[in-house]
Formats: sequence, structure tokens, C-alpha cells
Amino acid sequence: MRRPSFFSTRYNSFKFAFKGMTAVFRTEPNMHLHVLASIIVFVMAYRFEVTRTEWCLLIFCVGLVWMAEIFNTSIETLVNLVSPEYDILAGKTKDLAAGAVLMAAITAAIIGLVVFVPYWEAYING
Ligand SMILES: Nc1ncnc2c1ncn2[C@@H]1O[C@H](COP(=O)(O)OP(=O)(O)OP(=O)(O)O)[C@@H](O)[C@H]1O
Repeated sequence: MRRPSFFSTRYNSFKFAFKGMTAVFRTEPNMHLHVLASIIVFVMAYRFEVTRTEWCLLIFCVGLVWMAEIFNTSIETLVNLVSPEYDILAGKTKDLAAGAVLMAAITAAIIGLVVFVPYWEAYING
């Protein structure tokens, strides 16, 4: 039997990764909030014509939070598989994963404030 080519195995890996990413968007209510927040951030960045470096920082923050949420969902799914019944360590594992999302979100919020506060001030002061 012929072994699958390098390109077909890479294509399949990409397809599975994309499947995982879209599953989070479809099933996680928190992800819908992240998407909404990201749209608001990008609309403000466009409206205020932020610098190229600020765009990079904002895109990085959005990616960081989305990535943390995908890892969190992955860990929650695994915990549900291996420990569907109550277990103190299962709970701790989920809390830690959720804590990582919170950490990413706090970091993104602080960077967002550092970027946008001067634009808001300039807008308010005309
Ligand atoms: N098997 C378990 N054993 C002990 N505690 C658990 C278990 N499953 C969940 N918990 C506790 O309940 C909390 C919520 O778990 P749940 O699976 O409902 O996550 P979630 O509400 O879907 O999280 P998120 O909002 O991040 O998607 C966990 O953070 C943990 O403290």
C-alpha cells in the first residue's frame, strides 16, 4: 500500500486543526464574547487610525486570548473525558485552565487601555 504523501498528511493536519478551531467558535459562549470584544477593538483601531506597532500589539492580544480559550476548551474536554465524576484534581485542572484565560484577558485589557486611552483623550478634547 502506498504511503500518503507529505503534502496530504500536512493538509490533513491543517484540516484537523481548523476543525478544532471552528468547534470552539461554535460551542463556547465565552468565545463569542472574545469575538465581540475583538471586533470592537479592531473597529476602534481602524477608526482612530492607530500606528502599525499598535495594530501589531492589538492583533497579538486578540490572538493570545483566543489561543488561551482554545487551550482551555481542550483541557476541559479532556478532563470531562478522564474524570466525568467529581474529583478535586479535575476541578483544580479546570480552574487553572480558566485562570490562564483570565490572565490573558487581563493582559489584553491593560495593553488595550495603554493603546486607546490617549486616543480617547484626544477624541474627547476635540
Ligand atoms: N469533574 C469535576 N470535578 C470537580 N470540579 C469540577 C469538575 N468539573 C467542573 N468542576 C468545577 O466546576 C467549574 C466549572 O466547570 P465547567 O466544566 O462547567 O466549566 P465551564 O463553566 O464550561 O468553564 P468555561 O466557562 O471556562 O467554559 C470548574 O472550574 C471546576 O471548579
